[in-house]
Amino acid sequence: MDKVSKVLLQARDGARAELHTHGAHLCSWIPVSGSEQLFLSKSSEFGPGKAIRGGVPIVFPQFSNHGPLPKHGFARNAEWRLVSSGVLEQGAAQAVFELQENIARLLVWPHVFRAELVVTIAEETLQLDFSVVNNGDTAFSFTTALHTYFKVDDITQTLIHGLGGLDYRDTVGGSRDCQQEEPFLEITAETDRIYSDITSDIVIIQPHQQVQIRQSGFNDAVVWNPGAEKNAQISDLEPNGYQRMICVEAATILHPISLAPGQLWSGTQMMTVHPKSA
Ligand SMILES: O=P(O)(O)OC[C@H]1O[C@H](O)[C@H](O)[C@@H](O)[C@@H]1O
Repeated sequence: MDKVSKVLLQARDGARAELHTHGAHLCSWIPVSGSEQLFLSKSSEFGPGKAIRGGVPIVFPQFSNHGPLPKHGFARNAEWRLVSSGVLEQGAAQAVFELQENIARLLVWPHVFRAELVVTIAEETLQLDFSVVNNGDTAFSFTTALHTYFKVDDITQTLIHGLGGLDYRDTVGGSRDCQQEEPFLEITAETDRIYSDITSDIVIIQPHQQVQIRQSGFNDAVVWNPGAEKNAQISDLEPNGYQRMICVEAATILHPISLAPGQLWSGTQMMTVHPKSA
């Protein structure tokens, strides 16, 4: 059986990443400047049917409970096929994974599709390209997210820039028509927001570095931090993990994507670390 479970990437310049074929799940990304950028819960479970807590879960074909499928769809719990992995001509490292329908998936989501995730790393940048093709003969629609867990040293010393002036849906309070007035978002309690119409970069600012996040193809962005109380209720999230993580997710939720037979959709989330020079 050709079953690979872990995929290690190393670019010519030394940037590194680690993925699992389970979920095509990126668990670790260490750019050339040398420090881990993704949060991975020490209490995470790794196994069939489980979603890994941290890294980059792929949410497809349903975001959260916005529909009849299990929460966040089936892609994060599925075994993906590794199509290729290695170093490209210019020195970047890249892995390509694919997921298609099978009998179990057709029973919950009766559509013929091919989803592809391309993970590329070089220097200080990670690029995630996610695409979906409708290979069937009827249209379907879906919602999706690259649910990236960024590692932070201390959430109280972290600011998020790039969301000022945007409308958002507040999942914690249940309110649909909110607007963020302040230019910088501070995480001081449980936060779970769906921002719409993302056109500028989102930047995670810490004293020692900034991470610039650029998305295209995805219309929305989710910012999630469970806070102390919710953290304690999530069994696979390590104690006080919320202090060391922030999810900034490239997503399309509020206006689902519809694909006619033969049609393709693609979206990208690209992250670049800017270490603070001394
Ligand atoms: O616990 P999970 O199923 O992995 O979901 C984790 C989180 O994902 C997203 O960020 C949603 O906006 C949150 O409402 C949800 O709690």
